[in-house]
Amino acid sequence: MPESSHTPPASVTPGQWSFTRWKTIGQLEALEVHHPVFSATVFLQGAHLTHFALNDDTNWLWLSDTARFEPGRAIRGGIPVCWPWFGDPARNPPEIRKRVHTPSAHGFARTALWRLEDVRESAHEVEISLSLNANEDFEGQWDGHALALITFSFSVRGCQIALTTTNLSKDPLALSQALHTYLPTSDISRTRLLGLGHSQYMDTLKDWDYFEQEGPVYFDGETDRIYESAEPLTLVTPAGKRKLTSVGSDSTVVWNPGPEKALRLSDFPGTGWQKMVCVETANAATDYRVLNEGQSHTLGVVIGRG
Ligand SMILES: O=P(O)(O)OC[C@H]1O[C@H](O)[C@H](O)[C@@H](O)[C@@H]1O
Repeated sequence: MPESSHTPPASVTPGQWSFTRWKTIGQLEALEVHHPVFSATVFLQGAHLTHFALNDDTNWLWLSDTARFEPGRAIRGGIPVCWPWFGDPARNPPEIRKRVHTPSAHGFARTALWRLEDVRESAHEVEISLSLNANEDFEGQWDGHALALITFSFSVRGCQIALTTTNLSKDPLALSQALHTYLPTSDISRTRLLGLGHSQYMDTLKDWDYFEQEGPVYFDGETDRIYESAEPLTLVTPAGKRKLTSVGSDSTVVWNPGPEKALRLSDFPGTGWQKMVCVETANAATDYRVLNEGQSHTLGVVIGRG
């Protein structure tokens, strides 16, 4: 594992923070933000956001009741960062597959310790940046050298996440990735996702064949699809609407495990599938990206009120 610091750099000593503080949750270090208008929790492991809420509201993100906060274990819920590959390595294009030396899904970023780069606070906004230097420390899992920098911006408008990857090696770097957002609902059968009408999708549960979406996406059991779309999306649940707007992405993964897969998932309650859906801002399937030496790409999402 790479060396990563639990202590903030001098420029961001805790004394300078008004709204942000360190907290140990389970066995992991996190930054908790308690701003007069909003609150948020970001773990150093995985640069994992598990909580964002305006102060008159509940968590905008779904977090499993049985989530475990342990080194090397992905947290179930919130927004796992899938990087530098998305999903099963075997389902990635050859340029990505040839770099990966593990069957593990979704890359190593979600279980790696990120480094805190900056905390910026103002009366209206809190910004937290973390980085992961994916160098030879990860060579057992992956060949490459890249820097990931993620910035969370929290405000009354919602939360904005920008994940920038820079290729630090001489060779072209192919990567797939996702901001794997878990969103809550009180009832998945009364939940729909708008904005994907007329787009093509690959249904991973139907031999990865292509289909065309007609109208909203409804959920009536296991759903696992990669949509070829970059349109803004609105999730409508019995409690209200949430809007997701992406940048640097031409693919969206929509996932709900349904009742059977729910029982096989780690840290996932048996009935949890009725209360969540993942809408993942991605560079997945044919939307993978190739970066030349020194080149950067930013994948981002803004999550706001509908
Ligand atoms: O259990 P995990 O490795 O966190 O993966 C959870 C899910 O992530 C994605 O959404 C994939 O499309 C699913 O096939 C997978 O089951």
